[in-house]
Amino acid sequence: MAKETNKMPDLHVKLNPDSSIKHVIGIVSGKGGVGKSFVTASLANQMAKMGYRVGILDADITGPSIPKMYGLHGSIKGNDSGMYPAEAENGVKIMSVNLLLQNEEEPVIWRGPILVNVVKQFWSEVVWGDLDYLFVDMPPGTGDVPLTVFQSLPVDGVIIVSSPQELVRMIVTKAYKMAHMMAIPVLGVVENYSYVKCPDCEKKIEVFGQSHIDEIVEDLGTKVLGKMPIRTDYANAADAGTFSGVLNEYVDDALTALVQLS
Ligand SMILES: Nc1ncnc2c1ncn2[C@@H]1O[C@H](COP(=O)(O)OP(=O)(O)OP(=O)(O)O)[C@@H](O)[C@H]1O
Repeated sequence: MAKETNKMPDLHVKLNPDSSIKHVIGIVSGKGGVGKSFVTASLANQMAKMGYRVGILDADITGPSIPKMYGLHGSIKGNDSGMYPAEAENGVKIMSVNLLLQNEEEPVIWRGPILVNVVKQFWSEVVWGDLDYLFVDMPPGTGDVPLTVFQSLPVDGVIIVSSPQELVRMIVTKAYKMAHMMAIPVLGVVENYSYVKCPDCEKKIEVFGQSHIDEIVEDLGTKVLGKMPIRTDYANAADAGTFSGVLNEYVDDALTALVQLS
C-alpha cells in the first residue's frame, strides 16, 4: 500500500527557458481600486532608475491597467521561444492580456480556469530575459488568480496596498493571512490615498478619514512601507500613458525592503 504523506504537491510552473528572474514580488490588495497598479508601476520605475532589470506581469487579467499607464498598445511579438514582452520607455518589460487583444476595449469574460492558465503562460511562455525583479500586479481579493500565482510562481514576498477606509483592518488582515497561509513573506503595507496636500497652505487633508494603518500593521507584525498622498500630476501621467516618467517619492521604505532581498 502506498505510504500516506501530508506533503502538499509542488504546483510550481517552469519558467521560460530563455529567462532568468532573481526576485518575484506580488502586489496585492484585499479590494479593488486602492491603487495596486499605481504602486506596482511606481516600484518598477524606481527600481529601474536604480539600475535593476525590471518586469511587470499584469495578472489583473480582467482589469488590466498597466499597458495604458505606459502608453503601450498591442505590440507583442513571438517566435518559437515564446512571446516577447513590450518595453516601456524606461526599459521596464511588460506583459499584459491587453497587449494581446485585437481590440483593447473588448472585455475579457473568461472563467477562472482560463484566467489561471493565462497567468501561468505569462510565466512559462514569455521570454523575460534576465530580470532582477518581476512585479506581479494581482487582481484584487483572494480568488483563483492570486492563489495560482502563489502556488505556481516562486514568489519571494508580497506588498499589500490599502487605503484609509472603514473596512481596512479586515481587508488588510485577509490579504496578510492569505500570504501567510501560502508561506509567502509579507514585506509590508503601502497605504495609498493617505491625504491630499492643500496647494495653498500645504496642510495635509485626510480625505478618507484618519488612517489606522500603523496600529493594524503592528498587530499583524508587519510594517508600513509608504503613505502615498493623492497626486494629480501622477494621476495625469497615468492617464496620459507617460507613467514611465513618474518617480514616486513616497515608497522609499518599500524600495529598501526590495533591495534587501538581494
Ligand atoms: N496616489 C494617487 N494619486 C492620484 N491618483 C491615483 C493614486 N493612486 C491611484 N490613482 C489613480 O486611481 C485609479 C485606480 O488606481 P489603480 O488602477 O492603480 O487601482 P487598482 O487597485 O490597481 O485597481 P483594480 O482593483 O481595478 O485593479 C487610477 O486612475 C490611478 O491613476
